[in-house]
Amino acid sequence: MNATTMPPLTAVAGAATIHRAAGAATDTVPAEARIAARGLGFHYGDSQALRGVDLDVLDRKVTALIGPSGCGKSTLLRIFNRIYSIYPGQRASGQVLLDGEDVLDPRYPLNRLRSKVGMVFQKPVPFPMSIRDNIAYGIGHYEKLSKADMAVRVEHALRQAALWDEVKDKLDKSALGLSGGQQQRLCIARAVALKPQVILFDEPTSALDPIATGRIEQLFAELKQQFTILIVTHNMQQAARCSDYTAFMYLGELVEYGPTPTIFTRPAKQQTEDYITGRFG
Ligand SMILES: Nc1ncnc2c1ncn2[C@@H]1O[C@H](COP(=O)(O)OP(=O)(O)OP(=O)(O)O)[C@@H](O)[C@H]1O
Repeated sequence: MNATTMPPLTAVAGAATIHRAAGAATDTVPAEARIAARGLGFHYGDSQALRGVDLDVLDRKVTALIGPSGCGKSTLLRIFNRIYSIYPGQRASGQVLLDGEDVLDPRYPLNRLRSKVGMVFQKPVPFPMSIRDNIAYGIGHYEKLSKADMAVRVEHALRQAALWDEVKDKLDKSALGLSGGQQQRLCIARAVALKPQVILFDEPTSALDPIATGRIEQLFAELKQQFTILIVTHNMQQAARCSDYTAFMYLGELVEYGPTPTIFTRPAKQQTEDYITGRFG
């Protein structure tokens, strides 16, 4: 992202700076940025997958990451909750600021990060346990709730994921008996149940049929009232339909970032235009 392609801060009411982590870069992060990448790079062993990525993911908006296969979308997403750190040889450089703190700093507790930044994967991966326990299990890692409070939390999460009506009479049945679309909404319920600030979605509908896809797309509009959403998608129509901001990536760099209507109708960069008009990728 560069100065010409960033959303103009002056257009955002109340733009201000927030305190930065010790040693953070000296540029400013708009107050509306829930999470901000600064100078992000990433290596898989000797191979560099990302370089110099700056991105402000704005609070309670849906931001889509688009770009041709292999451009680094999933890599970027996976940095935001440090999931790469479990794999030897994978390393990130630069900063990811959440509430002014650098979550890539090894001193930033992973447990805290995971409670603030949730993730939903391409393929729904329910735990082999009941629908209720799929949600309660994660909560139990972070909070000690009474049985009654847990029941309220589970119901609320299932309602937020638009799944409650379909499962309320079978909460003790195995989650593996749900359809693919229901399983994905269960994974969304599992993420929202932890009350994170940010939810990362890595191609969340690519394994689903159009009806199940439509239901999840509708959910984004509701979830963004409460959560900041970052979604990797191959589907440009999906990015255009669901997101407020779009970032276009190419060969490990962030080429252009801005309001979705601008990116899709008046992109500033030729590469962006070529991609969205189907000339490459
Ligand atoms: N585990 C890995 N080990 C080595 N290189 C990897 C690994 N995962 C991804 N890469 C490489 O990093 C680069 C970025 O991959 P990434 O999966 O982030 O791209 P992407 O834009 O999400 O692609 P796609 O749209 O196909 O999922 C690619 O060149 C890819 O080959």
